[in-house]
Amino acid sequence: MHNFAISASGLRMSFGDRTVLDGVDLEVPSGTVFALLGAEGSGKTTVIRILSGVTGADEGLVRITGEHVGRRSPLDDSLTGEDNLLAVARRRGLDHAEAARCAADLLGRLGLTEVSGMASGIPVAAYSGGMRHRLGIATALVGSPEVVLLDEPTGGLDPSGRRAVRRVLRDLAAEGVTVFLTTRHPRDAGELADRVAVLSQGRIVAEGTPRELGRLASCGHAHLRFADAEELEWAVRVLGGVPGDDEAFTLRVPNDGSVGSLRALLDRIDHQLLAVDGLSIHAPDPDDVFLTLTARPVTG
Ligand SMILES: Nc1ncnc2c1ncn2[C@@H]1O[C@H](COP(=O)(O)OP(=O)(O)OP(=O)(O)O)[C@@H](O)[C@H]1O
Repeated sequence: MHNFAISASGLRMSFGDRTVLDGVDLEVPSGTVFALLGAEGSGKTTVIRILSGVTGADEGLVRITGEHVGRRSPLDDSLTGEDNLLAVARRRGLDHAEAARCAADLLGRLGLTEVSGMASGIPVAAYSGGMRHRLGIATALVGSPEVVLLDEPTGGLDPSGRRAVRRVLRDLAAEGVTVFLTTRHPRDAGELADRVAVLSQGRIVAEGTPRELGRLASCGHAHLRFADAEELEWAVRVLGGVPGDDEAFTLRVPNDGSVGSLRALLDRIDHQLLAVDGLSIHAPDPDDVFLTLTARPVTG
């Protein structure tokens, strides 16, 4: 039998006439890193707020097993990073020695030791966005919670910050802590989490390990290159897909690489007299998986 640290069933939430959550069920096994993946505005923060008890759902049940639930605390800009963590530790009942040990450990884990020491430290007001973000994560971990809820832990971080956060999350899971995080980046979900649930149109449309979701989506993409913006614009209209965010007039069109789907794509290119400068077929990557899964009609 599974041991779930977090179970939620039938969560519903509306703001005015906008239904954001339309029956969300979640089961998060203990000691795992679990990612809730969804597009902007899909309701991820709303789920975190419900799980952490900040907001009540209109309907549904939440059960969290685990003595403590850690989530980010607001930062005091006038204090150093270390003092912020000591303040959170005091509020969570740690004695002076435990608090000092905990603050030093968390600053080290999140790569903030240099800037946060009390003597040489700078106030949080002078932190960069990424440093604030990392300190925010550290506040969630004060007091060794058994369950940690993190909203967009890798949002706005540079590669070294992301690496630090990834390492911290893996260490927590190895220590038996359950981590529930949200992200809008399929790649992050695949790299950070043991299991991923995809939130779309108020429902969980898929759930599983990153590998299982890849198999479920069974997708890939064709990468097309065009000579100029005009040709690309026409291609987007007649083929669909997502243009590249570079200057190279590229387009990514879902394609599973089978002979049939390739033939259909080439026929369409021919039929629309599109001048294609380059074409390559790619195995599924996390973005393909996400786009395919969220394009599925919601049933049930
Ligand atoms: N208190 C509120 N009042 C009204 N609408 C709200 C409120 N909170 C959230 N919403 C709306 O609910 C929807 C989901 O918001 P939410 O912040 O949960 O999404 P999200 O997936 O976390 O988005 P993002 O990735 O952009 O942070 C949005 O349309 C948002 O405008």
